Amino acid sequence: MSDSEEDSQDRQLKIVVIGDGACGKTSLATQFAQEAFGKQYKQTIGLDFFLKRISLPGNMNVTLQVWDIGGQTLGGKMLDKYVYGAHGVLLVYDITNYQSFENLEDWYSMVKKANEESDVQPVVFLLGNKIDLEHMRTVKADKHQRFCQENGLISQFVSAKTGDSVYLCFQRVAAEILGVKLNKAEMEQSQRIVKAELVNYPQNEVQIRHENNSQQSKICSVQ
Ligand SMILES: Nc1nc2c(ncn2[C@@H]2O[C@H](COP(=O)(O)OP(=O)(O)OP(=O)(O)O)[C@@H](O)[C@H]2O)c(=O)[nH]1
Repeated sequence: MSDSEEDSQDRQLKIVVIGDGACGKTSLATQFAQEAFGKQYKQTIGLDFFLKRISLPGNMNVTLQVWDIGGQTLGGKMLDKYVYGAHGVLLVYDITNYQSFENLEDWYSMVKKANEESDVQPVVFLLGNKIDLEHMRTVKADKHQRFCQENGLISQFVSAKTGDSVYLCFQRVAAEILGVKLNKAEMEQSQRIVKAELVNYPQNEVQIRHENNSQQSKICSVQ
């Protein structure tokens, strides 16, 4: 960052979110900026923008300018222009879709190419999204870790649906860019606990269910 930017308290950072179509980029951006999640898939044509102000340790306020780039732009003429000058890149795949992991190579090559001429290289995070669907995982965690190690990326698993670690990953990327250290307590606070749905049957309904069950067992004994 330039000296004048470093001097001001409220900074703006350009964070670009890329990856295959339907891996959850728009969902991550809306979960972060609006704390909302939509089940309906609506393809992003071109790109969308989101702005959100966050705080980092030491009373530092940062505005994140999130560029949500449509998955269909890979191979298109505009993509390297969108990515150029980004302070941070979130490279996203869907842990239940192996193809979206395989295509990371292409996405990452494009990031490197787009910033070839730039003095400052962006901080790149690898995000494995949809961890609420752990039972449907097709990309093993060790493959994810290997990709991070081989390319010097920072790793994070998230769920745009439950919000698990979404705020944390944007906060981590901003902290990393600005050279701010987040301690364990700050990271845990941002992780946000996933809420379980509790089904609370009324007391008499439990009794009816119990009676129904005992009737069934009587029928069974007759047979
Ligand atoms: N279960 C689950 N579904 C998710 C999650 N994130 C996104 N989805 C769903 O996946 C679908 C695609 O999500 P989007 O956020 O539109 O995907 P995208 O990467 O922006 O797609 P493009 O606009 O085509 O680039 C939608 O139906 C979302 O509801 C997640 O963490 N968990």
